[in-house]
Amino acid sequence: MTVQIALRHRFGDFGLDLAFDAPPGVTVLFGPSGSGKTTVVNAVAGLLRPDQGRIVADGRVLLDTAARRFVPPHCRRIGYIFQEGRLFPHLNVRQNLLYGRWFAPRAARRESVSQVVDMLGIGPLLSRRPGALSGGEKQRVAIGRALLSGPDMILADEPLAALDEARKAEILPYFERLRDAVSVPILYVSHAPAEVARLATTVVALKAGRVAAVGSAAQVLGDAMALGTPVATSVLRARVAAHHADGLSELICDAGRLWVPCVVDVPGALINLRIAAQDVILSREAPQGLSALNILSGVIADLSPYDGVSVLVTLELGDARLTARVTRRSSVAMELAPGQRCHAIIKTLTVAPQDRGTKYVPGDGS
Ligand SMILES: Nc1ncnc2c1ncn2[C@@H]1O[C@H](COP(=O)(O)OP(=O)(O)OP(=O)(O)O)[C@@H](O)[C@H]1O
Repeated sequence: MTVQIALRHRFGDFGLDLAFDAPPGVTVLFGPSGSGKTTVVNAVAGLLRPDQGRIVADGRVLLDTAARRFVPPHCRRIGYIFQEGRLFPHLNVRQNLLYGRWFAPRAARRESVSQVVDMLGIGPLLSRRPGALSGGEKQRVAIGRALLSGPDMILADEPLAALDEARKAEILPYFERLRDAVSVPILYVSHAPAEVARLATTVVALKAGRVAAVGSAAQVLGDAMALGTPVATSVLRARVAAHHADGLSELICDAGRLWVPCVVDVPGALINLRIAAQDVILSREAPQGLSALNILSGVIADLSPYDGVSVLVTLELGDARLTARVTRRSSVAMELAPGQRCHAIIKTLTVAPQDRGTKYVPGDGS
């Protein structure tokens, strides 16, 4: 199941002109405020009639302006997950879950209610009303309701934005399960690199109404040129090479060898490593005698001002990119410049497997 999206629309000075495919898995629409993410979501949902466009979900044409075809929102078979759960307050959790299902054609009822309840761990909540649920619980029910409506696509518009960090951490694994368990494409709007790194099968980065970059989180987050600004998080794709008796797993990535506390994935599995820019230290000389295990060498591709006191330095490491945050003072003292070779000492790595069937294991590579 894939959704093909091509849109053109003008709002005064702002022009949207883009095309991309959302295959099964999570396609994250990523971009700064005003880049057009909500306009895309509204057009896909049928809440906006674009000047020109064509949207096809699993062979079903939802919009084709050339053929004057416009399927109204309630007939599009799209499951929504909004920032705030938007559950019906007068219905209990079970009734909220079943609400979408009543309208789903029998053939589209792929998951059973009990499968969804199990996947989301909401069995104990079924008789409660939304007023008696936490923000995180409401969001789990909203995921279930969207899924049970038998959708051809799920739209999640910044679904974690209204939650605090602890709630975000509680909900993210459920989105991972959703991604890994169902074949329905999920279009997920976010401007949080940590969510992108953890959830995205594909990232579509938008800039001023156009697609600036498409690819894996590792490719797109490291592409400061396309994004117009580097992101203070990098993703390295690595393969599990071996597990060692001292409790460390050995990983191989484009840039070299890395070590993390033992991961559950079998040798050969591909995993994503998320590295915050503030957890990377740079050295012009090859560092020696450090306790840090993870040191990679690369060439500076880009230096961009970040905030008043620091700059983001992006290193090219083979096909991969790694961004470090250093103070402007250090950058001047070290005479950092594009083209120079540098060594990156990685203080902390987070393991965020992307592939289906793998589990999330937090780790610290120091
Ligand atoms: N109904 C409207 N009328 C006029 N201009 C609009 C309308 N809706 C959006 N725009 C403009 O279109 C541009 C894209 O807006 P959009 O909401 O899609 O961006 P966004 O990437 O979702 O931003 P944010 O992350 O802040 O939600 C902005 O310049 C916005 O001002």
